[in-house]
Amino acid sequence: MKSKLQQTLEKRSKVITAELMPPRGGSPIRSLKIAQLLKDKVHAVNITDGSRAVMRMCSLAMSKLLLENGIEPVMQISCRDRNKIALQSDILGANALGIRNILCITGDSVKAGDQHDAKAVHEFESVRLLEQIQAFNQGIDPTLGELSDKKTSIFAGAAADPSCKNKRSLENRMRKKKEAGAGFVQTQMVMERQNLIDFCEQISNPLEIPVIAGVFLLKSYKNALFINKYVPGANIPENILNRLKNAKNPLQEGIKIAAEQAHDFINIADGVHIMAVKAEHLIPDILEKADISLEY
Ligand SMILES: NC(=O)C1=CN([C@@H]2O[C@H](COP(=O)(O)OP(=O)(O)OC[C@H]3O[C@@H](n4cnc5c(N)ncnc54)[C@H](O)[C@@H]3O)[C@@H](O)[C@H]2O)C=CC1
Ligand SMILES: Nc1nc(=O)c2c([nH]1)NC[C@@H]1CN(c3ccc(C(=O)N[C@@H](CCC(=O)O)C(=O)O)cc3)CN21
Repeated sequence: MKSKLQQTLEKRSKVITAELMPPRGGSPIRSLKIAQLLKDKVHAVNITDGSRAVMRMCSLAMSKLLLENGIEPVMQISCRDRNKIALQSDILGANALGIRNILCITGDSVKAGDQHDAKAVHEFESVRLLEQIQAFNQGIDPTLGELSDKKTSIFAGAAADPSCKNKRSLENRMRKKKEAGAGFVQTQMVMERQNLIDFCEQISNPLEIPVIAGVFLLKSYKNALFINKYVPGANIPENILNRLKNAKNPLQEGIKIAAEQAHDFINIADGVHIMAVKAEHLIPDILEKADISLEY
C-alpha cells in the first residue's frame, strides 16, 4: 500500500507536511501531544534524525509512535551517525514497522551541533542511501543476490537547497538523486521565491520530481540570526531580518512571513513543508493564515 504522501503527489494534488523534532528525553508524551495538533492538518509529519548534530530520540521510534497514533510519518535518515550495516537494518526495520516514507540526507557535520567530539561515520551519503533503498525495494540483497524475506516498499525522498549558487552542481546532484530512486524533494527553507521558481522550472520539472518547498518559522530577529549562523545552508536575507527587527510583535510577524511564503510557494511547487522548531503547535495557525488545507 502506497503512503498518503506518495498517493497525493502521484495524483498531482498539493501536499502539506510538517516537521517534528523528537524529544530530548525518554518520554514521547509531549511530542505526541504536539503531533495530535497536526494530525488532520497535514498529509504527513516529518521526524528529524539528529538534525544539526544535536541528540534527540531516534527517528525510527518516533515514526512508529506516530503510526500508532494514526499519523503518517516521514522518517528522516541521516548518514552521519551509522555505518552502512546499521543504515540497512534501520531501513528494513522501518519497512517492517509500516513506515512507508523515508527522507534521505547526508547529515550536518558534528561541528554544527553540541557534542563536537562525537565520531561522524559518513560511510554513505544521501545518494548511496537512496540507492540502497531502491535496491531493497527491488528485493536485492547487498551480498546474497536476493533478499530472503521479501522486498521493501519505501517511498524515498531527497533534500535540496534551491538557493545553491552552483546551479550545475545542484542539477547534477538532483539528477543523481532521481536516478537513485528519489520520488520527491524536500527543500531547504526557501527565502527567495525566485530561487524556488528557477529550481522547479529548470531542474525538478524536467527531471519529473515533485518538490515540497521548505517554509521555516522565524520566531524573532535573534532567532533568525541564530539560524543564519548555525543551520548549514540557511541564508535569511536583509528584508526578512528587517521585518523581524522592526516588528512590534516579532513572533506574530514571523508567523505572517511563514504564512505568506506557504500561500505563495504551494502554487510554485507541489506542496509545502512547514518547520517550526520548538513551536510546532503554531503550525496550524500558519496554515490557517496561509489559507491552505489538505484539500487545497
Ligand atoms: N560524498 C559524495 O559522494 C558527495 C558529496 N557531496 C557534498 O556533500 C554535501 C552534502 O550533499 P547532499 O548529499 O546533496 O546533501 P543532502 O542531500 O543531505 O542535502 C541537500 C541540501 O539540503 C539542505 N538540507 C539538509 N538537511 C535538510 C533537511 N532536513 N530538510 C531540508 N533541507 C535540508 C542542505 O542545504 C543541503 O545542502 C554537499 O556539500 C555536497 O557538495 C557532493 C557530491 C558527492
Ligand atoms: N543543514 C540543515 N540541517 C538541518 O537539520 C535542517 C536544515 N538544514 N534545514 C531544514 C531543517 C531546519 N532544521 C533546524 C533548524 C533550526 C534548529 C534549531 O534552531 N535548533 C535549536 C533550537 C532553537 C530554539 O530554541 O528555537 C536547538 O538548540 O536544537 C534545528 C533544526 C532542521 N533542518
